[in-house]
Amino acid sequence: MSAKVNDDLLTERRKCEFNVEELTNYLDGGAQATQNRRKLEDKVLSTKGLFDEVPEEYLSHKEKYENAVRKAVVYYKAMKEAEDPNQTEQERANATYRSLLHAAVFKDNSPFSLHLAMFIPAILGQADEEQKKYWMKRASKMEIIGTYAQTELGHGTFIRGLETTATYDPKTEEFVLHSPTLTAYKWWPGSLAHTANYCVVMAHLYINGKSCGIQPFIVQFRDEETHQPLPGIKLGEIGAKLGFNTVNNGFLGFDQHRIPRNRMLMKNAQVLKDGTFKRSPNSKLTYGTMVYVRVVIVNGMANQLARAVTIAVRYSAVRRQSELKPDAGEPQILDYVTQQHKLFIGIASSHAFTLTAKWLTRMYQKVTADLEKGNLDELPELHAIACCLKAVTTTDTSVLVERSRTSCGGHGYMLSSNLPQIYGLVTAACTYEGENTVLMLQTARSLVKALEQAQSGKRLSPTMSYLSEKVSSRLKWDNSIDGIVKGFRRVAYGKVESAMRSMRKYVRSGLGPEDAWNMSSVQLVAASEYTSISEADIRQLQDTYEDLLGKIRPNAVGLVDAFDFRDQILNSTLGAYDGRVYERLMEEALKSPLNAEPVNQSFHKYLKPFMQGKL
Ligand SMILES: CC(C)(COP(=O)(O)OP(=O)(O)OC[C@H]1O[C@@H](n2cnc3c(N)ncnc32)[C@H](O)[C@@H]1OP(=O)(O)O)[C@@H](O)C(=O)NCCC(=O)NCCSC(=O)CCCC(=O)O
Ligand SMILES: Cc1cc2nc3c(=O)[nH]c(=O)nc-3n(C[C@H](O)[C@H](O)[C@H](O)COP(=O)(O)OP(=O)(O)OC[C@H]3O[C@@H](n4cnc5c(N)ncnc54)[C@H](O)[C@@H]3O)c2cc1C
Repeated sequence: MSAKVNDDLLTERRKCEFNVEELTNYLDGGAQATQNRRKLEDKVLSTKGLFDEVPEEYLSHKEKYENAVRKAVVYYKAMKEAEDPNQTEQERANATYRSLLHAAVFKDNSPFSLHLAMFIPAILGQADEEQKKYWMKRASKMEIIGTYAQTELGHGTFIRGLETTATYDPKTEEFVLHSPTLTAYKWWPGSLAHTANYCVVMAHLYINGKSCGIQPFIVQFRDEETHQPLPGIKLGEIGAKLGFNTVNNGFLGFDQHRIPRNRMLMKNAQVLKDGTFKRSPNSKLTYGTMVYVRVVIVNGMANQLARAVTIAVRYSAVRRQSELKPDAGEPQILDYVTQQHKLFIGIASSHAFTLTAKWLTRMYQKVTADLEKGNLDELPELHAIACCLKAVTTTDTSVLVERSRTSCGGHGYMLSSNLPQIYGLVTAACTYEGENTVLMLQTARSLVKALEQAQSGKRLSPTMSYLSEKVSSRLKWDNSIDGIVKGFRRVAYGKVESAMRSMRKYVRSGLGPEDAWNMSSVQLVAASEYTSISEADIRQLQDTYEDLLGKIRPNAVGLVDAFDFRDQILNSTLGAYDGRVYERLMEEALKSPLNAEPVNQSFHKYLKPFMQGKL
């Protein structure tokens, strides 16, 4: 087949009104950063053994895992070898995050992902200096592979309800880890089943029969040579899922499993040899790993959304269907304004999430630097904002990725389009690292508090200050950016105030504050989203919106080209740069194992006797 680029895509690229490379540079953080990223991609993607012979989707559950481990090892080594010693760690991390290189290797996700995403951050955030030195030396070289084991069969959201116990035995200076019930089994941690040999376990600490809260412990659960589970350890894999099937999520139970005292991560709280417990300056510091991951997720969503809209926009420029005007031929489906409406929001949201992620990362860095100096003042605000942005970006990304998928019609349903797998990845993020409704209610809790403070005349932090602005109830709509922001503030204020009024009404009618909170929680969740404005205002905005869609239309392909994803990273029959959609669909269809023989054995075994009445 010829490598010619599809004519419609060529025309689109000619029509583009802006410099695509400039936007790419902007997204990377400068022209040099773009070069660094491309150099990294060239090196890594030319590694032998990194890709599948048979498309992943045709493998069995077990083969998928084994193949993913094989690739994870090759990929890890390739990334190490591609490291440029002249670059800072931050520059390297930027190039890796932006390129989504791992997506070229795993259509699903890596069985090592939890080691990098949570095990190492948990050590960095929860270990004291001595522990950090010891464990990071081993973990950073992957001499040991770890995961983060918090969720249990019975409890994910309610961390204080975790049942795994760690009981200190001062005689032997050991903790005894135990799962007293079936529901106490750790359930979900990625890499846990057959990949990792260590994990950070969140367990309920008891000293002399007294509860000392949930604490982190580093636990070896497999032998380093034989990989056999250690005595007192019961573990396995939790089974097939909507996505994440190569992540190796597992279960883990303890039967009076003993670990030395220095295996409790003691940056915040400490247990001394004689069993003296030294409290953390703030019990929520134990939840720090989750705050970090929530911050990271926002950027991850921006990238996955960019990937999905790149596929859908390129496909929509190539695909022609129906008629707009009689006898004018079939238009590109991208010419339908409804299609533009489905997809351009995805492009815009990806940019918005990228900028938001940068802002949130800066806030995270500032607050963690303050924490190191013992200043905890801004921790509650960071928590509230990270919860809100994790929840909003994952919810929106799931909706917009699914919309990108359905906007490709039947072909979007094919696994070879990669859109179903991207959806599987992003919808998981609505649940992991804090279920979204629960996280929004955390934000709502701090909004309600802030409004109460505003109403009693206290000054609020800049992110909440709109709650103390004097706003007239009839806002005159104004379509400027400033006007739109004011409009959102007005609506957000109105929602928080109305949710609070409703809570007060329930309290006056005799409900306790917790029940009043529960009764008002639908409104409270809405208050934490900031998402909608009134119907009348929307009507005023509609004209401007349709006008903007028309302005974006000639630049749509340029805008997604600027994300600069290689074909291997898109991993899709519908999204490749050259737009050879139909050729690729056929090439991939022919890889189906069912096409290896003209007649399948089931014909002779079942169909023929059935059709001939002999079965
Ligand atoms: C829902 C909450 C936040 C509730 O916690 P709680 O102890 O019941 O607290 P509460 O009584 O509601 O509130 C007490 C107070 O603590 C605050 N707080 C709660 N969390 C934090 C924090 N991280 N930083 C700073 N402050 C925090 C709350 O806002 C409350 O503050 P307030 O009393 O209002 O001043 C918490 O339990 C939680 O975070 N649950 C979600 C569980 C979760 O995220 N699990 C993640 C498991 S790992 C994973 O999923 C990895 C996947 C990765 C992958 O596969 O890639
Ligand atoms: C793909 C994937 C990977 C994961 N990886 C890991 C991992 O590596 N390590 C790990 O420890 N865990 C992991 N998890 C577990 C994950 O963190 C939990 O599933 C998550 O925190 C949600 O908890 P839950 O499953 O108990 O849901 P539940 O809390 O039982 O939620 C069920 C419903 O109850 C509602 N609900 C619960 N509490 C409240 C409340 N207070 N107010 C209002 N509504 C409420 C929720 O909104 C939801 O609708 C993973 C999960 C997934 C899906």
